[in-house]
Amino acid sequence: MKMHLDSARDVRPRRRDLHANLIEHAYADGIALARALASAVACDLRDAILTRGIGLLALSGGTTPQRFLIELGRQRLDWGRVVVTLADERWVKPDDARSNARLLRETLFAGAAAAARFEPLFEPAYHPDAALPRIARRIDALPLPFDAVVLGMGGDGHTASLFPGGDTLAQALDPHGRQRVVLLHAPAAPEPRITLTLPTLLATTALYLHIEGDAKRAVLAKALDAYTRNEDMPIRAIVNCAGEPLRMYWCA
Ligand SMILES: O=C(O)[C@H](O)[C@@H](O)[C@H](O)[C@H](O)COP(=O)(O)O
Repeated sequence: MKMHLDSARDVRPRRRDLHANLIEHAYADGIALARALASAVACDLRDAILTRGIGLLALSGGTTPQRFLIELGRQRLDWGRVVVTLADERWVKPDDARSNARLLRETLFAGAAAAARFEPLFEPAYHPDAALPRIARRIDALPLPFDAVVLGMGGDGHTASLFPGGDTLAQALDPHGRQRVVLLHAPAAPEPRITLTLPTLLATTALYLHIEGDAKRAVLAKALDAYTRNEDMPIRAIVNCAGEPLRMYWCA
């Protein structure tokens, strides 16, 4: 029985107000949240390494996770037995300021966690279409399920790069879809995106959502409203289709 001891500063008990399939862990501030989430994910990875010899992790990019990724990199575990990939990637070069791979390189992989194997969602190619089959082959070879997936959420209710209006969103949200990764273009995404699909993101032992601020919590509440459709706010599909309750880590 895995016990994740939340930080002593977990100011409120775990709540299910937003949705029966979502357990909310609220923290006083971003650093308490980052440390608690890093501790929980590290616990998942240690358990996995003990039980199956490998820890398989998918992480999100953006601005919110920076502190969490630094704290995760400080966790003591056998990083040489961990494989990390991304929930999604912007189609930019790995040294571009918008690259999620660069974010992980500058935070998570800045110390001992550099021993982990990283499977990027970017490969050099003139067009992402040309690179997608090579990327898909690498992601298809990962020994799912993940041991932890950590998602973020945008102000429009997207998660990973499952954006409203995405040209391949229907394919990516198909719970019975066979593709683990798709190329997606969307009006709100400044560049083409490579994203894991819904069934792939849900193929995990532990599923986390890391959001910060009242505004994001209000967006999530709207997404979980009965009259919202999955394609309008894709985070809804994650909460509704997850087999295990989604563990939401949040601070005001
Ligand atoms: O590549 C990305 O941008 C992320 O994977 C994306 O899904 C992110 O989680 C949300 O866009 C929230 O981003 P912020 O944390 O910057 O608000």
